[in-house]
Amino acid sequence: MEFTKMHGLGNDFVVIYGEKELPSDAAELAIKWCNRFFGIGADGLVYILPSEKADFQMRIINSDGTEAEQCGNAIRCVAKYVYDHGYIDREQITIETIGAGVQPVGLTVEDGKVSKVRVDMGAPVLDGLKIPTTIDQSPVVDQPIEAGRSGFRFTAVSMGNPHCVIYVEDAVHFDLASWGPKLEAHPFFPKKINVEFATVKDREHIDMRVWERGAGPTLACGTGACATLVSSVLNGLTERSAWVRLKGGDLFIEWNEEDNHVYMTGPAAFVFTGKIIE
Ligand SMILES: N[C@H](CCC[C@H](N)C(=O)O)C(=O)O
Repeated sequence: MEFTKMHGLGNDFVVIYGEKELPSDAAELAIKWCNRFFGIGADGLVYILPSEKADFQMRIINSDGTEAEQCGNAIRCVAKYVYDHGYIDREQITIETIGAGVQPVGLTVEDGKVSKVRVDMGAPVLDGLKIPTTIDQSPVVDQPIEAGRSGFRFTAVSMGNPHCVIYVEDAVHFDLASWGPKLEAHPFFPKKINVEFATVKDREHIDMRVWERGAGPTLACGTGACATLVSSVLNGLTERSAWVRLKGGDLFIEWNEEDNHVYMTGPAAFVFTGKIIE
């Protein structure tokens, strides 16, 4: 079985192209292949599948074996994969995901290879019960939450997958490991949640670090960057477009007022291809 290792700002994936549908043992394969010591090593396992509604369908399994509805960094990798391999020759394509349906994707091509990808990530879901949270409010903004003996205030946003955004003094040096797991599995969140810790630097720049549901600390999270921008607008902290600066690099995020869609622009990269022996 051939695979390709790719990443979006250091959020890395094992990418499989050629299957007709999601294998029934995808969860077990994700746990095995994402393991950074006994396997290939990655934050997630990504399948590029045929679609009846779009050019391709993307399915994403976290390294703990749980399937996610959406993945911003992975969708940019999928777009680069299919164009650079010649499976599509258009610079405007569509990719279907569980969490956001058919998503328009714009490719920037330089010397015949994709250098940048702009993805329509769809409209954010702000209704508390649909995110989902147990909080029957819409939107869920600046709400108190306890973790251990500490209290935080959070804003919840779904980009097809759920996110909890918390503003802190210094996101870059924040102790993710102490608080990420407790908040990921907090009783407020029936499907668990991705947790973003953010520091707004100015109205167009946000530092963010992420503890991902099903994957732990990653170098970047595309949907998390989108959720952080939406949260920052809801809290009156930034303009409707801003740079979200992650450990692995920067994403440009826009929340368009006319169509209410969030647009994410950033890179994607190949690392190596390989063959899985057993
Ligand atoms: N761990 C996430 C999926 C990956 C999202 C992230 N890697 C991105 O780039 O959006 C979840 O369970 O919702």
